[in-house]
Amino acid sequence: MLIDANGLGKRFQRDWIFRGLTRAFRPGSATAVLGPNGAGKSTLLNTISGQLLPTEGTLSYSLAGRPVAVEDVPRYLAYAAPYLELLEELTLLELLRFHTRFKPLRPGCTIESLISIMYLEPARQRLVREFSSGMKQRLKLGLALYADAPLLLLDEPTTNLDATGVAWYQEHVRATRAGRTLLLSSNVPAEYDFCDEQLLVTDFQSGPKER
Ligand SMILES: Nc1ncnc2c1ncn2[C@@H]1O[C@H](COP(=O)(O)OP(=O)(O)OP(=O)(O)O)[C@@H](O)[C@H]1O
Repeated sequence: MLIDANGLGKRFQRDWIFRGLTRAFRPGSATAVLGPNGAGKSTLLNTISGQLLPTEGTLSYSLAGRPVAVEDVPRYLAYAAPYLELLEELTLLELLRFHTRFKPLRPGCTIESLISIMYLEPARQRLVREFSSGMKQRLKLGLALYADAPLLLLDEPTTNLDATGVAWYQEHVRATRAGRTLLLSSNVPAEYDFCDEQLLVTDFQSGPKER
């Protein structure tokens, strides 16, 4: 998906979080959205996903040359973030069956192969509520990485992952990024070292912000 941001700005109450952002995010590109805590990385991802309205400027989306309306962006979006909750009252198998009804997996990937990719075979019939935080994070990432979605947004993707989990993420994000538009918010170089572009949110902030 091609995303064109033009003069994009977001303000909460009196505080501008970012302003004057003009940039194209192209299919096949991976952009690391960087900045210190509270800089506005998640706010930018939420704005680009269409979940937050920009205060000023425009965002336009297109897929294979055809415009996509902002209200249709969720159909093409896979998003993993610490603040996006899983349906914890379901078992893993129930959750995957439910989720993939409206967010299908990539061609060639099945629920069974995804369970195996996520190393969650022993947890197939367990309630997601009982998963460890690292298991939940592998599940969130697996659902996003292996979704059949041309726009992939990852917010702090290695949250709660141990060293093995980080290596797992690095392998699978590389295996699934081809052709997609990927934006990734991070403070951790191991999360974004494969990205070909960087966007420093603080480059789009003018005066001091009140917090
Ligand atoms: N819904 C909201 N209403 C008001 N202010 C908000 C809202 N959401 C975020 N903010 C403020 O916007 C600023 C940017 O927050 P954001 O979560 O985007 O930063 P971040 O760079 O992702 O931070 P972190 O690295 O800590 O996750 C913060 O000052 C935050 O308090």
